[in-house]
Amino acid sequence: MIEAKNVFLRYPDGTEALKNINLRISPGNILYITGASGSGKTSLLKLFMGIEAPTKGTLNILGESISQCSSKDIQKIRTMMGPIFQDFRLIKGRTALENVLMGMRFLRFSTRSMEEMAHDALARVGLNHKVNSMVENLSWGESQRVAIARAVVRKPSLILADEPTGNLDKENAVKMLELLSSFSSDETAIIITTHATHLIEDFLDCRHIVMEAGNLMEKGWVEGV
Ligand SMILES: Nc1ncnc2c1ncn2[C@@H]1O[C@H](COP(=O)(O)OP(=O)(O)OP(=O)(O)O)[C@@H](O)[C@H]1O
Repeated sequence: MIEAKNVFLRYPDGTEALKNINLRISPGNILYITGASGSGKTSLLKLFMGIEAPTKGTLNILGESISQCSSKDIQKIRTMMGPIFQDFRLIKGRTALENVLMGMRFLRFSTRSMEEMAHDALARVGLNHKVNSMVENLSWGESQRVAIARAVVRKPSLILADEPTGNLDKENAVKMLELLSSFSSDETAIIITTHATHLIEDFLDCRHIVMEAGNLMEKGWVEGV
């Protein structure tokens, strides 16, 4: 699903954000990426989303080699991804339902099927009572859940969540990680960056990697019994 070999990312100003990254992510993996601020977590996600390309090394994502593929191929890969950004990127002046439908604009289903799928996704994140609310009237947590519904509605192969626990207290952070993990399947990998290292120790059957100054260290699996 994702294979990175000796990958480096250097930004135009010379910042070496990622150094010699080697990583393989398979379908079904739930991968937590932790690390201090500035250690390279978001940069790694940007590589996986095709927003940045490696300056050195090879990166294959969902069957495409990122350095060699065209912008059309990148678009195709993105249709198989469900990104959840730190700032949610919801469209103001639109309802929760309309925002979720925007996550499906590449799909070729009938309007009715897409509306049903969007309603299901909003129900799955506990927002069936807010379907027709304007997103600017939603709380921070509700907005986050709309962003999750928009990401998962098209059943992506890869779900990528950048700091979903950011503003949450411990109880709600755990609930958020449980909600995201609930979208795991044999065909779907989930990648989550978080500062909440102490919380993920309670999550079983997931992988944990730590970023440190652009270097990646695999901490291994937290396995269930
Ligand atoms: N567009 C950019 N241009 C130059 N440097 C950048 C750019 N984006 C990030 N950086 C730098 O790359 C390094 C890694 O940043 P990144 O955002 O990946 O860290 P992070 O671990 O996600 O941090 P945080 O937890 O604070 O979000 C930092 O030194 C950051 O300043």
